Amino acid sequence: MKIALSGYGKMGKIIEKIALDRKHEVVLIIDHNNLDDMTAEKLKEVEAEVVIEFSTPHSVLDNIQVCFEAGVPVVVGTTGWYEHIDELKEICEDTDNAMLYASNFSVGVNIFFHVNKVLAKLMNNYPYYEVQVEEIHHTQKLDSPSGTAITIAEGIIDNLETKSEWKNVLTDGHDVAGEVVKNNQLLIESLRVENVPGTHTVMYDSEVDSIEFKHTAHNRNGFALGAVLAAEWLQNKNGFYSAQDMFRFDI
Ligand SMILES: NC(=O)C1=CN([C@@H]2O[C@H](COP(=O)(O)OP(=O)(O)OC[C@H]3O[C@@H](n4cnc5c(N)ncnc54)[C@H](OP(=O)(O)O)[C@@H]3O)[C@@H](O)[C@H]2O)C=CC1
Ligand SMILES: O=C(O)C1=N[C@H](C(=O)O)C[C@H](O)C1
Repeated sequence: MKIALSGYGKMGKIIEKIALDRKHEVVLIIDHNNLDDMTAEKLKEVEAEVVIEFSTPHSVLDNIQVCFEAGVPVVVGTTGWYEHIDELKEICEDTDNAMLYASNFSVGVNIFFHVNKVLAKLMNNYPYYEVQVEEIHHTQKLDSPSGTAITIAEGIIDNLETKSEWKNVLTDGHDVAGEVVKNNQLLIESLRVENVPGTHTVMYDSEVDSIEFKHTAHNRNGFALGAVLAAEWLQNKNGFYSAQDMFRFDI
């Protein structure tokens, strides 16, 4: 496939390598040097068949609009924009475009998302456990909580009767005990630590014990491979998709 990369930072560079290894062609790379090239005309000129978008929360919406204008399918890994999902879905479907987004493209995290929902449902029988989510990322991360933590929290809220919304606290490791978290709120604690690619933990705590369910990314290769697989999966499709449409777990 002819792939255009929107964003050429930590993720964009690994995606390029994996795309080339999988015999794709990278026909356009957008970074701070050539932001003016992110236009429908340019995407058509280079005959891009898909755009893989890993940029910033501030630029992602405009970049998706450019892809829609050009009629080029877009795979979105950028996080920090999810309050606009409904409007983007509507535009995508109304204009017969194709988009797939994921807060996390790694297979391991998508397995984690699935088991997290099952666990939350099970915990309805044990209301004396209090649940909390923790995410740890590198210090350059622009958004908090992480997109992955939001997906985890939504999986819990949809399945655990005691929680109906999440509340984020960005800490430098200080005790969050002083934070006002209502009973119906699921606490997401965000920590920023040098060089951490992404660690997510769901903790159920009672007076007598704790259950911890944890995913640790050792590097960014799993995210990048998942994004390239998503670009391949999206070929010849129209519509608005999430990673759940690609990773199907039947049990
Ligand atoms: N879904 C998933 O599996 C994953 C998602 N992510 C998400 O992907 C995003 C990118 O992560 P990461 O690569 O680590 O971030 P980086 O900061 O390393 O890279 C972002 C890149 O986007 C470029 N950029 C800035 N403005 C624009 C613009 N208007 N259009 C296109 N590109 C632009 C930046 O250029 P410059 O540096 O010059 O400003 C930089 O090259 C984040 O939102 C992150 O949360 C990350 C990992 C996995
Ligand atoms: O910014 C990152 O690095 C990551 N962002 C994604 C997120 O916000 O969940 C995915 C992964 O955790 C790494």
